[in-house]
Amino acid sequence: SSWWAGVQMGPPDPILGVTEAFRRDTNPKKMNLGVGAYRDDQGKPFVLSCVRKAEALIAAKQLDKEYLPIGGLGEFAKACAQLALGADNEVLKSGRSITVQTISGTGSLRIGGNYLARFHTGPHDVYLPKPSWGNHTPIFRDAGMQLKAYRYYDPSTCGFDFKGALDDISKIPEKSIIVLHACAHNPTGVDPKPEQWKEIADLVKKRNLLVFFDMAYQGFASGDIDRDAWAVRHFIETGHNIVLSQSFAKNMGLYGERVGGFTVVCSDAEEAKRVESQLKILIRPIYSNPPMNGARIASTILNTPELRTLWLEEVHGMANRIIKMREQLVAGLKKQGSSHNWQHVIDQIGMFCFTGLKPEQVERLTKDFSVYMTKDGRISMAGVSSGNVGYLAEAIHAVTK
Ligand SMILES: Cc1ncc(COP(=O)(O)O)c(CN[C@](O)(C(=O)O)[C@@H](O)C(=O)O)c1O
Repeated sequence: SSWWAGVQMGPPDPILGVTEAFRRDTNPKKMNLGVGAYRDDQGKPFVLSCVRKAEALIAAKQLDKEYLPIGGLGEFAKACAQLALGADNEVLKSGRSITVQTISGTGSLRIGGNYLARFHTGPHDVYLPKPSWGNHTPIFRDAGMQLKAYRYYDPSTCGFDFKGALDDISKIPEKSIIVLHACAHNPTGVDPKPEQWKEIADLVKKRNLLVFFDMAYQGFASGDIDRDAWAVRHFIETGHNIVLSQSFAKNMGLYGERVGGFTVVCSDAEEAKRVESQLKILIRPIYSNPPMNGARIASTILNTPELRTLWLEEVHGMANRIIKMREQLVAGLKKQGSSHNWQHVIDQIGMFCFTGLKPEQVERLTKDFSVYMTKDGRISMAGVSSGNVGYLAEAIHAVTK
């Protein structure tokens, strides 16, 4: 019999599978609100002009195609860490952190998971917020870690379950790992307020937990890169030696270029060197060294003053368009005569809106209106435009009245 007779047909990815179903739909009014990929107001993928300009600068240099170091493009890794921590951060000045270039955010989380599985001396339990990004679970599970959860989202308010989060975190065994979304929580769009972040940081310190920050949306949440990194910087300032994953998929629109970074904040520069040596040993037998194109683009943008300025304007513009769509959707629902309170659609932040729709309502949206979204009621606001927001309001009203 065949080698693979025993291989089962697996289910489509809960997020990327939505796009596959969307593509098969022939309804001209169809809307893809599944994958978190930004679209402009014409519903088209958006390549930032700072990216196009960086590509031209790079092409003109006629660079070679030699292997990058295992840890990636040095100038990228440096700029990546400076973006997250702030260039004047003592961690960077004292050289007590290491950043390696990774295959976007997913690759960073996976390298991080593999690193923890190999070197973390505490419990190999990774506590995720409830709910979290769907891919967090298989990433850490396949890296050999155990998955646990802490309360995060309150369905009754469509907001942050601050009390529940503190209660659960206060019970997490010492030295366990806690995953925190730095900004623009996926899938809920619900972020702690600064005062709440301070209390969480104190409690996590008291519990002596290892913090794994996932920052996939810096600049994309509020439109301000420093504001979106506030929690990461606060935890470091209050003595947490965190690990951090970053992605440039959304805030630079480099989705398919797969540009990311993994950072370990250590006790001192000597420890950072030892950690770096082990990260290289871990990476080498997986993909040896990362692809250069996307890292060159991101590094050129971050290190060329006028491109960095242009980038900040463009990422601010993307965040603003999303915020405007939130307001227009709620206005549309009111115009439809909806009696529900949709304030959470406006209060939530970043790429996603956690609508609070039930699975059967999601089902009807897809079947009757060709509106595609994930089963948990998450919609990617980037798929909403001034051209289709009215139709979306009509559809949501129809399934919720
Ligand atoms: C919290 C979080 N962390 C990491 C990533 C990794 O992203 P990448 O590997 O492309 O850098 C995503 C992307 N999540 C999605 O936007 C989403 O939830 O739709 C989508 O890109 C995905 O892959 O699922 C994310 O939402």
